[in-house]
Formats: sequence, C-alpha cells, structure tokens
Amino acid sequence: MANPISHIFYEKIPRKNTVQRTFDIIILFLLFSLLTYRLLNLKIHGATWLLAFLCESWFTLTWVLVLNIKWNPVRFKTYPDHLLKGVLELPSVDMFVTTADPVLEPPIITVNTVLSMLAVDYPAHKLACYVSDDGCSPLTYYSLVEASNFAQLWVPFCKKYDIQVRAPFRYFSNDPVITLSDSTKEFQHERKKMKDDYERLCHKIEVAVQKSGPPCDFTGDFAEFSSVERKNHPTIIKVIFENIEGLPDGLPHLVYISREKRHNHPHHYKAGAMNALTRVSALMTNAPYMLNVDCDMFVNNPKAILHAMCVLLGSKSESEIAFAQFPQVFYDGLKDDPYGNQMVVLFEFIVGGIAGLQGPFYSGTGCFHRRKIIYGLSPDNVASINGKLVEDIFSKIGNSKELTKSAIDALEGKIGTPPNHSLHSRIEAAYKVAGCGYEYGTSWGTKFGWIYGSIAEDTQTGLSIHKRGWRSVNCTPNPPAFLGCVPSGGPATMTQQKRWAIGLLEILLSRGCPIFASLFAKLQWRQCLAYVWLLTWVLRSVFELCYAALPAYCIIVDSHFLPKVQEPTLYVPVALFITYNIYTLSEYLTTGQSVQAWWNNQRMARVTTMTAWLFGSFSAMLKLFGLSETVFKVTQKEQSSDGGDDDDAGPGETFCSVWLVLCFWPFFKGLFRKGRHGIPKATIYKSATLAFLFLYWCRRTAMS
Ligand SMILES: O=c1ccn([C@@H]2O[C@H](COP(=O)(O)OP(=O)(O)O[C@H]3O[C@H](CO)[C@@H](O)[C@H](O)[C@H]3O)[C@@H](O)[C@H]2O)c(=O)[nH]1
Ligand SMILES: [Mn+2]
Repeated sequence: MANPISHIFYEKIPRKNTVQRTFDIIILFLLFSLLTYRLLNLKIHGATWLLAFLCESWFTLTWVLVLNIKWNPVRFKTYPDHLLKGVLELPSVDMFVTTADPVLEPPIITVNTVLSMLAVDYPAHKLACYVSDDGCSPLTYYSLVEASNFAQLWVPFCKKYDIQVRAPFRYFSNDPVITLSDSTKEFQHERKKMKDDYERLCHKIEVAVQKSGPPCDFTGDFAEFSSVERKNHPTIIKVIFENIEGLPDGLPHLVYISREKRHNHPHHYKAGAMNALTRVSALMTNAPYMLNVDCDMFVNNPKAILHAMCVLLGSKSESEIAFAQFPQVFYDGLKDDPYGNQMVVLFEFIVGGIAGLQGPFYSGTGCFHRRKIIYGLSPDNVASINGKLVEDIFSKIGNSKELTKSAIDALEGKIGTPPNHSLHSRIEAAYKVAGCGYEYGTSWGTKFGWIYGSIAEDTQTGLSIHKRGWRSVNCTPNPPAFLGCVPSGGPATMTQQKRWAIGLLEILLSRGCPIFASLFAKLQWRQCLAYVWLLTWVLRSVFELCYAALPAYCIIVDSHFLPKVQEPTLYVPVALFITYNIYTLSEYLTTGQSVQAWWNNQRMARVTTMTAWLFGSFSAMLKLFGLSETVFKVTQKEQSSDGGDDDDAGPGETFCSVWLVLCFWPFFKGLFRKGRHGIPKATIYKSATLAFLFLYWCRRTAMS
C-alpha cells in the first residue's frame, strides 16, 4: 500500500534514559562485585556461600536481561486526525470479545464492553463485533440481545454528543455535576433518558441472573440452548444485529458464537475460541484487521481503532508491522495497588523498552492483528503471494471451500469492500468451521491462528509472529484506548499469577522456545533475550525461595552468608540494597504512584514469586512429565464504580530476615486473625510442620 504521507500518521520517538542507564550499570557493577567476592571466598565458606553464589548469579543474569530490555526505550505517537484527512480508505475491522463463564464474568460486564465497541468512532459498516461465549450461556446471549436493542439509542447518543467514555456503566458513574456543567437542556434531557434506559437494561439482566433457571422460555430464538451443557453442546451462532444497508453511521454487525464442545475433544481454552472466531468472521465479513479484547476490557478512547490504523497503514507497515498492541490499563484499581497487580511500572519501562526492540509481546487483549499474518504469512511473502504459497497455506486450513476462498482473498489483499452477501446466508458454512472436529488434520493452533500448547496463548502466539521476522508496535494514546478490571483480591491475583507462571514455563520448555526461534528463525537476538526474561520469570521462584531461606538458616545455625560488619565488603550488598530500592522507588514516583504503592509492589513481588510462581512451576513440571493437564482458570471479574562454628550470624542476616517478615506481614497478621482475614488452622499446622522440618534440617546440617 504505497502512501506518500505515511510518515505523519505516527512517529517513533526515542526516550531519553541517561540517568536510568547509569543506575542500571551501577547495579550491574555491584552485582558483579558481589559475585567476585563470593568466588574468592567460596573455599572458606562452603555450601552456604555456594548457594548464595548460585542465587546471586541468577539475579545478575536477570538484571542483564532487564538491562537489555530497558536500554533503548521508544514511544510511538499517533496522529488519527491526519489519517482522517488523508486519502486512504479506511479498512474494515472485525472485533472479537471472548467470554467464558457467566458467573465469573457477569454478563453486564461483557455487555458494557460490547456497547463500547459498537460505539467507536469509525465507519460502522466497516465494523463487525463477534462475541465468543465459551460458557454457552443463554444468559449471555439474552443480555447481548437486550444490549443490542439499547445500542440503537446509545450509539447515536454517544456520537451526537461526542461522549468520551462509551461503556455506559463508566459514563453514568461519573459525577453528573462535572459532566453536565455547561451542557444544553436537550443534552441533559437525553442523558437522563439514556440513563433510565441503561438502568432498565441492567435491571432486566439482573432479573435474568437472579432467576435460577433460564432467562426465558427455550422457544423461538432460545430453542438451541434448551439442552446444552457447558462442555458438551453443538455450535450456536446467532446474528443479533446486521447492518444490512451498510450504513456508515448505522451500527456495526453483532454476532454471537458459542463453538461446539464435546467431552474428549480438547478445546484449547481461549486460543481455541480465538481460532473459531477467526474462521467464522472470515466467512461473514473477512476484515483484513482483527481487534481482540477480553470481556472486561472496554474501549475507553473512541478513537482507539484510528490510533491503531495510524501504525498499521503506514507505508512500510505492510511488510514490517504485524500487530499494534495497546497496554493493559485498569480502571478502579485499589488505592496504592495493594496486590501489586496493576503493572503500571512494567508497562511503562519494560514494555516501553521492548517497544524499541522488535516490539511488544502480544498480551492477549487490546491488540490489532492483520488477518493474513494470522494465516501464517511472512514478511518476505507480502509482495509475492504466488500460487505455490497459496496452495501450501491452504492445504492446511481445513476442508471448508468457503473458508479457503475467503483466506485467499485475505492473503491477496482484496480488502476495503465488504463482501456483498448477508451474514445470515453464511451461517451454514460458519457452523461447519466452528465445529470441534474442524481442526483435525489442519494447521490451526500450530501454524495458523492462535497457537496451542500453553495457557499463556498470547505470549506464544506473539512469539510465533515475531519469529517470522515481523515487528509489533506499542500504542499508548491518551486517554488509554482500553481499560480492564484488575483481579479483585489476593487469591484471584494468585490464581492469575499461577496461570501465567505455568503458561510461560510451558513456552520455555516447548519447541517454540525463543532460543530456537532466534537460532533457526528470524527472532532478533535482543528480542530473544527479552522473551527469555519473561519466560524465566518463573524460575526465579526457586532461587528467591532459597535466598529467602538463607538468612533464617544462618541465624539458626549461627553462620553467615553476608560479609561481617568489620569487613569493608559489607558495603557492596548494602550499596546494592540501597541503590536498587532508590531505583525502583523512582520508577514508581515518575509514573505518578505513591511510596506506598512502591512498597506494596516490592512486597507482593516477593510473595507471588515464592508462592504462585513456585506452585505454577510445579504444575508445569507435572504436565511436562505427563502427570497432569494444565487448566485455564478464568479470573473473577467484578464491576465497581470506585558458615563454620566460629561464625556468628551478623546484623546482615537479621536485617534480611526482618525485611522478609515485613514483606510477608499480611500473612503474619493472618496468623492471629479469624474469619475472612485469618489463615485457616489446617494451613497453619501444615506450615508449622514445614517450619519445624526446616529447623530440624538446619540443626542437623550444622552438627554434621
Ligand atoms: O476457556 C476459556 C478461558 C478464557 N477465555 C477468555 O480469556 C480471556 C482472559 O481470561 P482471564 O481469566 O480474564 O485471564 P487474565 O489473566 O486476566 O488474562 C490475561 O492473560 C491471558 C493468558 O493467560 C490472556 O489470554 C488474556 O488476554 C490476558 O488479559 C477472558 O475474556 C475469558 O473469557 C475463553 O474465552 N475461554
Ligand atoms: Mn482478565
């Protein structure tokens, strides 16, 4: 797509980071000094020091990987207004929403996400919204039908008054005094009416949720749901709304899909859902771009699609940029991030850094993909889609003629004109490709679409794209394009972290691991290191646990693993401790967070590493040895609108122990509480047993 004015659609701006680099180097230097000191004294001190040396080597390696990531950060600035002024025809976009469980993911959340997508600033006849429901829930379907009716009023209202936040629950939760300050009578009147309508919608859905049975009779439109079980049911596809006349200022299509599921047929969780969405949408609208969001991630910036198109339509983009990823930003996060799961610093400095390499990892939501790349296209083939390539690719797409044809169209770039058939006429073909047997003998999940094998399907799929030599772009418009909800409590956070741990380790141990991808494919070397940093996250749990046990061990056996007070080398770990904490603290302060948020994150980093990640690595190992299967546990979403005998253990060991106790303080308090905030007796007994075993083992090793 030759385009002379592309350069002003977006800019890649290097970020200045001299101070940060200096600190990075100082910390690295201190780490190396510590390692050298250990090596020189290893003989005298024996096992304790060897263990400390191993752990510190691992931390140093991690630091080198971090340094690589943060060295050349960039920022992408996008100019959607230029795009609108330009001569380019805007391409069509298929928007995917995935939901899996009407209890953990209340339908009203999905409804809000869908409404915000239907209302984006983009020609409506170029959009289609597909909702995948892995819960096969009549409740979800019912809610979407009701939402579609409401959308007929909501979307025109948003566009008429250029409403900024188009997820109704967020819009109406804002302080009306501020929103209404200088508005007209007409607007106030319409807003009031909208609000009433939205409340009615919520009420209807609420009533349906409360009713223990189905939301309505299983007749007519609902008949197909009459005898479904969640994990055993035929495909259900429903065109809820179709923009038949193709009106640019009408509403986008809205389609409900629940792919077929049968016992004994692996369904591959979200990755399977995404592949079914890809195929069904290929038959219905076949847009060259696909946006996907999790059900809780609403569009927060109505220009989101335009921002993405700025980078995807640039002149060189076609042969370079595979996908545009927006960072995950969360709404209504708890003050000071008590569970350390809002990841602001991570997105700012780590993702900002990777953006300067081959591009951000695909993080599963808030991402725009090119359809042809999802069909396996490499950068070298963009210019020459020849017969052989087409043949090769389509021997593996499965036995749907319609799908093959649509995929050839996608690869040859026959885009811009939406297919001139009605969606209803495609339903029969769509049922076929959403069946659970369709993928047998095809390349879906291996070369096509979302890749199977890991429950962190997002990272794995992104890696398979980077591996072909594609780049990706990190889009950070203001206000943020999408907002999602953060796990609402400690246990939910741990479940999520454990799943990620398992998923990432699955990738590391698979044939698709980044090191092979760098050696034998086109993953850039520094990008490979960035992936290695992410995928080895989990292994840190083992080293951290050992390192955390060291101070306690030393105190019990009256030994030491840090230099003594009179040794000048004590300055090395002390300096390391101080510099590292100042460094991380400054990251929190520069991203506008509090000291408390910094502390909470430091603490939770220790807690999750030594618990969720540790157990995650056990699970991944069990899977590796074929002893168990890994399961994608969906996150609960809630809507809210607010040495030797002559050594004495020194102060270093005591300090480290105190620091650890501070990190685990909430657990410590839990020992003495009852009810929701207390630790169950059984857990206390088990931990006490473990602690005594540890103590006993320490004593024994000390005596021998
Ligand atoms: O069998 C399943 C399981 C999950 N999902 C959907 O997957 C999405 C993500 O699930 P969630 O429980 O919210 O997981 P998170 O940890 O919050 O998700 C992050 O991590 C996942 C990988 O572990 C990615 O898929 C997500 O995009 C990313 O936001 C949700 O929309 C679910 O409805 C399905 O469609 N089918
Ligand atoms: Mn989620």
